[in-house]
Amino acid sequence: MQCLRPLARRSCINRRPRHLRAFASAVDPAASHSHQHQATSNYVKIVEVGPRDGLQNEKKTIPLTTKIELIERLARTGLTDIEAGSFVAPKWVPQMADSNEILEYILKYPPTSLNPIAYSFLAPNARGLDNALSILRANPKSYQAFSEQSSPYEPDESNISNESASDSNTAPPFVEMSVFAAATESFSQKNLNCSVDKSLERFKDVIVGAKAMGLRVKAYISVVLGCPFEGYDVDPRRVAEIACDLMEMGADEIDLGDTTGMGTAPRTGELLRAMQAAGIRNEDLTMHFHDTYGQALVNTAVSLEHGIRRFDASVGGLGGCPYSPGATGNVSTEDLVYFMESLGMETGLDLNALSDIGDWITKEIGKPNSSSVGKALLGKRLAEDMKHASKL
Ligand SMILES: CC(C)(COP(=O)([O-])OP(=O)([O-])OC[C@H]1O[C@@H](n2cnc3c(N)ncnc32)[C@H](O)[C@@H]1OP(=O)([O-])[O-])[C@@H](O)C(=O)NCCC(=O)NCCSC(=O)C[C@@](C)(O)CC(=O)[O-]
Repeated sequence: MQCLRPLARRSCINRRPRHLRAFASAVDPAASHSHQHQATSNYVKIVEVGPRDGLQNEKKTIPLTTKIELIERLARTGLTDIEAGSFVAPKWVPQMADSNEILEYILKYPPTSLNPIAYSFLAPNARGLDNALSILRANPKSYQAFSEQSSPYEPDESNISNESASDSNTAPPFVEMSVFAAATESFSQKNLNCSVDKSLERFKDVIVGAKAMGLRVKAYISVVLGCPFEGYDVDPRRVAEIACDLMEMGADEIDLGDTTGMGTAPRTGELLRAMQAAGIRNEDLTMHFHDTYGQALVNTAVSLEHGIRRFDASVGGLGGCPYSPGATGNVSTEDLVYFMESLGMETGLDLNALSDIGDWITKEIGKPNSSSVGKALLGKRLAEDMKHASKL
């Protein structure tokens, strides 16, 4: 099936193509952790989903102040996209019940950042969108509407700040809404209490309503590479069909969720080819890998080779999904940044700062730090400090 694009949708056709010329030019990741680097066309956008996907599954209530501190710390690492909360039913996901306060806080006290940041929030239905919009309406000048000129969304090196850390961004934040469909009926029933078709009907209202307010909309599709209830055989053509439906409703981006981490390299390739065959462009795609089976970076490499330049990750490898038993967190932001930099790709992110944040937040919520790179860098720094101290 071909994806019929609404005429009104902005087109990326005129934008400069991004080519993966990176695998050739390996760099020392440790040398490029600072924000002060030269921009190149090897830019990869990393979207931090820790404050939402990373925390939503925690059983113990995490104080609002901790969630806000996490967002504020992340905002200072060079990120341009942070998923900050979720306007879902609190009885379904209690941990996200304070998302209204998080959005209010971000609007009233925009976190200090080097770049303009887009903060995204999930909304499963019109009720969730209305809750978010009522906060935006009460704070009309405190966020930016989406426009091609002013947005930080496209993977583009011009979004990487070359400023020094003291020159912080003063523009108001962008706000973005996300809907989340499923690739299988069983997961849709568990996650949204309705069929895939019914969920798409509801998302249409969310997408149209959000866009009427000038908000950009991302559309997740979960369990694209394996469902906890239906197994490995998720039909990539069905995923592509749902993606086309969502884009035709006006979604600006499709985020393919390997919710269970069951994805493998060959099936990731097959999925991306199915998306391509359906007319979905790489520029419209984000990959969202959970690392339950340790395949997230392998699948990331396959996606990079296919031409994808936008990836989700969570600091410290936080996360899981309440409706995907056994699923562990997203690929950690630290591991993803290190991996990208080892391939010569630019992320614009401060890996040392991210490693500190991963260490801090996992301690705060009493979870082990799941980032191999984060732990390695912290260990290396500790060893260097001890060596230095012994010389004094
Ligand atoms: C969709 C519903 C609401 C349907 O849930 P439902 O129970 O069928 O809905 P309902 O319309 O019958 O409402 C039930 C109650 O919830 C209230 N309600 C209804 N909607 C809202 C709302 N938006 N905000 C606040 N309250 C709401 C509503 O008012 C009512 O309250 P009551 O009268 O019982 O007191 C529910 O199933 C839900 O909230 N599901 C969300 C589940 C979720 O958040 N899952 C995790 C996010 S998805 C994910 O993590 C995957 C992803 C994105 O990361 C990608 C990947 O890894 O694959």
